[in-house]
This record gives sequence, C-alpha cells and structure tokens, in this order.
Amino acid sequence: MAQVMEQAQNMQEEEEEAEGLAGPQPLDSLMELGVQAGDIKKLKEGGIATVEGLVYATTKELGAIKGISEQKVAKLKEIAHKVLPSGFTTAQQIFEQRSELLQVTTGCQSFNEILGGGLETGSITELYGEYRCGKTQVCHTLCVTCQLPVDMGGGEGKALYIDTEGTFRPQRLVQIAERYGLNPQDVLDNVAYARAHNTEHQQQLLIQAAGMMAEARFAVLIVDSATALSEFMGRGELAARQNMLGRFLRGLQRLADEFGVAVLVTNQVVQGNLDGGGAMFSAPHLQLKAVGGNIMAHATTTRLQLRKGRGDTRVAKIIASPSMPEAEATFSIGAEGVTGARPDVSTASQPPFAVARLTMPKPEALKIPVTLVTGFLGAGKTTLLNHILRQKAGKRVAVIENEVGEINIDNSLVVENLLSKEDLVSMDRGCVCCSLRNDIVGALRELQSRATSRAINYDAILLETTGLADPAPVAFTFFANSWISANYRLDSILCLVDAQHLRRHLEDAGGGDVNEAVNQIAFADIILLNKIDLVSAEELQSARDMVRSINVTADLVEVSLALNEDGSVKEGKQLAWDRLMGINSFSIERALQVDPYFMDSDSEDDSQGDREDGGNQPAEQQQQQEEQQQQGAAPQAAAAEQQASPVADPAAPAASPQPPAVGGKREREEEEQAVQQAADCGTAGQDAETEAILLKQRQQQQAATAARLAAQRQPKRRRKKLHDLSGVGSVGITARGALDKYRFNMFMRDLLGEKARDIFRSKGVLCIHGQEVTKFVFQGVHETICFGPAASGWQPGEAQINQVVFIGRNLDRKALAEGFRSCVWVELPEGWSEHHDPRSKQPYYVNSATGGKQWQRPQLACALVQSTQTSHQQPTALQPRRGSDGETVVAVQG
Ligand SMILES: Nc1nc2c(ncn2[C@@H]2O[C@H](COP(=O)(O)OP(=O)(O)OP(=O)(O)O)[C@@H](O)[C@H]2O)c(=O)[nH]1
Repeated sequence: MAQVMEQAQNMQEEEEEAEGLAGPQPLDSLMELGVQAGDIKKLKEGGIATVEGLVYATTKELGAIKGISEQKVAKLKEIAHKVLPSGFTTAQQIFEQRSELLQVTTGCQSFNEILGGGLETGSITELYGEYRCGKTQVCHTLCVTCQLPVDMGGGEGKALYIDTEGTFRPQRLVQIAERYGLNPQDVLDNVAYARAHNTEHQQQLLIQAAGMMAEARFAVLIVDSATALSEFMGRGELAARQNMLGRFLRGLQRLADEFGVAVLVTNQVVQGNLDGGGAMFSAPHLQLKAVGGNIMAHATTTRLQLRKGRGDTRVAKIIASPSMPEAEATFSIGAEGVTGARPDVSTASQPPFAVARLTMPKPEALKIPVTLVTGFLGAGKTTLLNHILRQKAGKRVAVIENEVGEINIDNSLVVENLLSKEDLVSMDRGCVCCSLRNDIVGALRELQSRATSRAINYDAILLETTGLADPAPVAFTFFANSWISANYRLDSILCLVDAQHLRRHLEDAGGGDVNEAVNQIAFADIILLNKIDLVSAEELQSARDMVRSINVTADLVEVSLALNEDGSVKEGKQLAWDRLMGINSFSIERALQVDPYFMDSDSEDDSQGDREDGGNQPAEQQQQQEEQQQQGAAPQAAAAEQQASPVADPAAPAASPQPPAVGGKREREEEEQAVQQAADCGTAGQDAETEAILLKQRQQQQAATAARLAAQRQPKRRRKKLHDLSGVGSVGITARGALDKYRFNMFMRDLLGEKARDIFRSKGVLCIHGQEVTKFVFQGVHETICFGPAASGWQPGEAQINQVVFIGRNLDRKALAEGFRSCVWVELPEGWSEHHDPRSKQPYYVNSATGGKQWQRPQLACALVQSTQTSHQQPTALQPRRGSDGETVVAVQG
C-alpha cells in the first residue's frame, strides 16, 4: 500500500515537474544567472513577469521601466535569450507545438466545430457584432468552461475578465456552473474580475494580469469590449486612439504567447460602406464593420462576427482565420449560457467534479502588512508590542510570538492587550530564523483560518522574533513563499535596541559568540533606541554612534517604552501608531545592500541552524562555516564588516563599498562635505541644501551600484547563517507552591552577582507566599531586574505555578533548578517563629522553647527529607548570606 502511494506521489511529482517545464519560466529563475533580485522586482513592477515576457518586450519598453538603465536592458536581454532561444525553428516543431494547443469549448458543439474545436489558446479571437447579439454571453460561458478538465473541453485554468462596459454579471456564472455540474462558489473564486475605467487603466491591468498569470494557471483572458473606452475619443484624436489600441492589443498578444491563454476580445460595430452603391442591396449585417480598423484586424488571429438569427438563435461566422474556412454556426443563448442542439460536453455521464480553487495574489494594497519586530534579548520587543496594541487605533492586530526560552512567558503578557486570545499564535519549537521558517507559513495560515471562522479581517500582523534571531532569513520568507507573498507584505523591520546594554551585546558580537545583535540593527528599517531613561547623556550619545556605525539609513527613534507604575509613559514620549505601522518602509534594495545574498535561499542549512543543544555544534556545520569563511563568501556587507569590531570605531570608514557602513560622525562629515561641494559647484540660484541632499543621494546610489557589482563578482551563494550561539541556551524551571520572597531575592542576588554578564535574560511569573492572590511578573536583563504584579491576577482555576526562564551562556541547569526550587516557602517546625532584622529586613528565626536565634531557616524534618530527595536544597554558593557590613542587599523589590 505504502509502495503504491509512493509511486503515485512520484508520478504526481514528475507530472508537476513536467508541467513546470512546459509552462512559462518564472523571472526569478534568472537570479541563478546573476540577475539581481532588485532588478527582477523592478521588471515585475513594470509588467514583465516571466522570462518569455522579457524576451518578447522591446528594448524601448524595457528601457521605460523605472530603474532599468539602457546597459541593463542589453544585459537582461542577453541573459533572457540564452535561457529562451528565440531564433528560427523547424516547421515540424511548430506543428508539434500547435498540436498541443488546447481549445476551450464555447458551450455549443457546432460553434466549436467552425473554430476547429473551440476557442484557441495562445492567440487572440475577436468577437464583433451589434448590440444584444450575445457577445457578453459568450464571454460569461467561457469564464466557466475554461475551468473544466481538458477531457471535457476545458482549459483547467482560471479566467481573467476585464470589463469596460459594466455588463459582467456573476449570477450568470452560477447558472452556467450548475449546467456543467461545477461548484458555483469555486467557479466564482476562479474568475479574476476588474472594471477598467479608461484606456490607461486598461493598459495597467495587463501589467497586473501578467503578475497574476505568473502565479497561477489562467486559461482565458476576456476583454469586453476592447474598444469601448477609446470609442468616444474625437476624430481629431484618431491617431492617438489607434496607437493606444495597438499597444493594448500587443500587450494581449504577449500574454497569449507568454502564458498560452486564450484571449477573447469583443468589439463594437459601425455602419460600413455608407457611400458605396452596393450597400443598400446587401443584408444589414453585411453593412456592419468592426471598430478599430486595420490595427484590430491585424492584431487578432481569428475574427468572428455574431448576429441575431431566427427566434432566440444567434449566428457566429468566421470572418478571418489562419486555418479555418469561412463558415457559420447557429447557437442559442439561455439561462445556461451558450447552448446548441447537440451538447458540447457529456455532463450526464460525468459526476459533478470539483474545480481546484486557485489562490489569487492580492494587489499590494490589499495584502496584510506584517511588521517584523526584532531586537536583542530584553531590548523591549514585548513592551513595544503592548505599546502598539494598547493604542488600538481602530485596527485589528494579530500577533505571532516566537520565544527562545523553554517556557513561554511573553504570551500571557501580550494577550492582555489583544482584542481576543485568538489573535495570538505562538511558535515555541525553536528560533524562527532557523528551524521555524516553515512555521511562519503555518502561523499565518492559522491566523487566517481563525479570522475566517470569526468573519474578521486583520489590519496588521506583528511578528516578534526571538532576541537571538537573525531577521534576514525571516524577511526572506516573505518573498520566497508564494502563498505568503500573494497574501502578505513585509511592512518594515523594526529593531529594538537596549541603550543600556548595547555595548555589551555588540562586544559579544565582536567576540563571535553572539553576533545576531549586529544583524538585527543592520537590517532594520526603524531602530528604536530604547531605555534611554536608564542611561546618561554620554552613554546615550555613545549608543547612538554605535547604532549609526552599523546602520546609517534607518529611521532612529530614541524612546523609553516602559510604563511608570501609574501607567504613564516614561519620559512622557508616546510613539504614535502611524510612526510604526503601515509605513511600508521595507526595501529589498536596502536588504541587498546589507546582504548581497539576501534573496538566495539557504534553506538546506535550516535543520542545522537551531542551537538548542547548548553549544554542541555539529562538526559538519562547523566545517561548513569554516569553509564559508575561507571562501570569503560572507561579505554580509555592513553587518559582517562590522562584526569584526562593531564598537571599535564608529567613525571608521567601512572596508567594503557599503553605504550603511559609515559612522554617525562620518555621516555628519559627509553631509558637511556634500553641502560644501554643492556650494563649490556654484549652483547659482539653487538651494545649496537641496543640492547637497541630491548629491548625497547620488553618492549613495553610486555606492549601492558599486556594492551590487561587487556582489555580482562573488560566488552566487547566500551567506550561510552565522547564527552561531555557541554555549548559549535557555533553562526553564517550574516550581509548585508559593515562593519565599526573601529567599528568592537572595537567590537572584547571588546568581546575578556571579553571572550577570552571561545571563542575557531572565523572566518569569511567580506566586509569592502571603500574597497568593497576586500574580507577580519578574523580568531581568543582565543585572537589571524588574518585579511587580501582572496586569491581571491568577485566574480562577489557573494553577499557581512559578515559572522562570534563564537565557544565557554556559548555564548550569542543575544548579539553577535546585537554587530556584529551594526558594519555595516551607512551613516552620513547631516552636519556631520568623522575625525581621529592622535594618536589613533579613528574616531570622527564634525557637520559643530554647530562646535560640538563627539566620538559617529551620526546616521540618519531612521537608528536609523531601528536599534532599528532590535536590531542592539550595547550593551553598547560592544560600542567603549576610553582607560583610551585616546588611543584606535586597535584589528584588516586591
Ligand atoms: N527602564 C526601562 N525598562 C524598560 C524599557 N523598555 C522595556 N523595559 C523593561 O525591559 C525588560 C524587558 O522588556 P521586554 O519587552 O520583555 O523585552 P523583549 O525584547 O521582549 O525580551 P525577550 O523577548 O526576552 O527578548 C522588561 O522588564 C521591561 O519592562 C524602558 O524604556 N525603560
């Protein structure tokens, strides 16, 4: 059985592969030949969606695309012609190719016969006739029949409908779908409709159509009608009108060639030969001629005239065809669309079948914006999320959380500010930038299905990565996965930087242990330099310089996101929603400047990327990294350059021609220089400042071009992820029972006293003895600890379990677990009472029977036994101890 299934799967894969070879070639395939992702994006925006499109476009048309220079056009053409030779071929080959052409049934067998089987794919068919002769009904019928399987006369594809007259009626499709036993809902979903408002818009729609056809299989493209929008232009504008029509028809022909779709255009008629003597003796339909003159006549492959026949019948006549003789067919039009005396498809013997519903890429403006929130551990990502969510701004926001810790603490902190718990999805199986990239697809699909079932739409999605994530591969997923890119757009990469600990994090990066902090800053579109309430003016300036030494172009905002106890914003600054959300500031160009291999997949490395093992890096991976370094294939421009010594000299010029790799000081110098140069140029009468900006832009562009050229010279291989977290791991611990606050304070004080540098992050939810109704949240970044009640207490039925997570380097799981669990409050043995030192607040214990006093907490015999058995005894190094001056420093404020 398994073997049969495997065979079936192999066959399907082979078929898919074969289909892939037969279909148009995606433009992205040119990346393997050295075409830059940025150029491909520009081509797509200019309506070139496939390699075929590139081959068929003229040099002039390509040159008109924004950002594509003349030299680039020549280069692109050269590459495209190599992939798709477009010279001579034999008639035999053409014969074979044509025999593979599909024909789509018109709904009437005799109509099909005069066309040689149906509407021909890969060419333009024109249908002209007077008002109410049935042109639009033929169009509606083809919207449905094109979705039928090939053996039923269909094209197994979608329909794209450009309506210039406002006559499209979807309810007609429902009736026609029922005739063929199709699911009306699926049929409607497979028709992409657009109402064109003017000739320019009509032309623009073809650009979008190309993009959509590159994403999904379309079998017909209908324009009803092709001439309606230019019809009313005055006689004086005839030349312009014909020009426009010619351009539009050329666009249609290109789509027919490129995607093999059947193009059907309807056309109006005018009274012809009014002055001719013979006109009055011919039949009325012979006195009509199609609008559009020679341009229309020459651009269409098959011309059909439609006229009314007897009763409800219509007559279709071949006027011009390269292969079919002049002939006529009579058909009827009814509720079921075009029909004839003989059925075109035997539906009686066919059970109703399901049309494969194809995903429709949304226009950019309708895609849901996703904001990627990055930043090193504890920099304030969750705080920012809550800051944004609290504002609401009349928007529905969903959150995807990815935590590196073994226990997810952030979910409960974020969910409080969401409209519904359903708006949160968490990815807890690892780090999103390595092993979980497929999980992004899963998370987005999950949100989509939850939204559908609740009949809501999301206005925005916030994706919080772990503090150890490299944002590049996560951002790449938004372009690499076609479902994601059809439905979502990366709005911006937002990076939180901890002003207090930045130097330490970057120094670690320089040491090669944890370099993600540099990447996070390098890829950001907006950098929030956070926690400025915790640093002096000098420290702030230094943090500013460090950030600018890595990323000079991002918007840099200095903030204090944490709230005061009364809920007011620290430093009185409130970051407005529209400063952060829906700003559309992510640019592939910029990402490529940072990492020339941004658009190259490294997915084969994914399984090796996650370092949950606490540092036991597989030898293979190590070897690959070493190879990579030897090849010098890691010029991850700004980031990698800076990784050598990110804090050494912010003003030092970068070794590579990367524009971002300039320091704050250097940037200022450059600006001054630019102003001076502009003034020197003697730009009489012009604003020197404006000139300076322009000059600077030019310089940046030149630098970017240089960077791109440099990248082209490199072997085409994406920089392997340097997600080297040697020795970095997370330890999650749970403990039942309320905690003794004093012991927990001491535990944390001693722990951080010894290991603050290595403990990047600690956080947890706690239940404190004596205050059991309150849920406490504890947050630490190195030695900075915050402790206080959560926004809401323990919920009824919620188990009061203490949970903490430590993330850092070389963590001793056993010692941490023992230390934390030893903080659980245990009852005193009989006769003992607890007292507090009035100065230090340290508890001491008095035995009423003996009058003895001691600092050490006496334990019940059974507690002692239990604690020994379960290793709950706090290790000596972590046991509470008195300071040398007799005072104990309280680390945590309750
Ligand atoms: N004083 C001060 N504390 C802040 C500020 N912003 C955040 N914090 C505190 O910093 C700690 C960490 O903040 P989070 O928002 O949890 O940081 P994070 O980046 O989400 O942390 P991870 O998800 O663990 O990487 C919390 O205790 C916050 O209250 C700030 O501007 N000033």
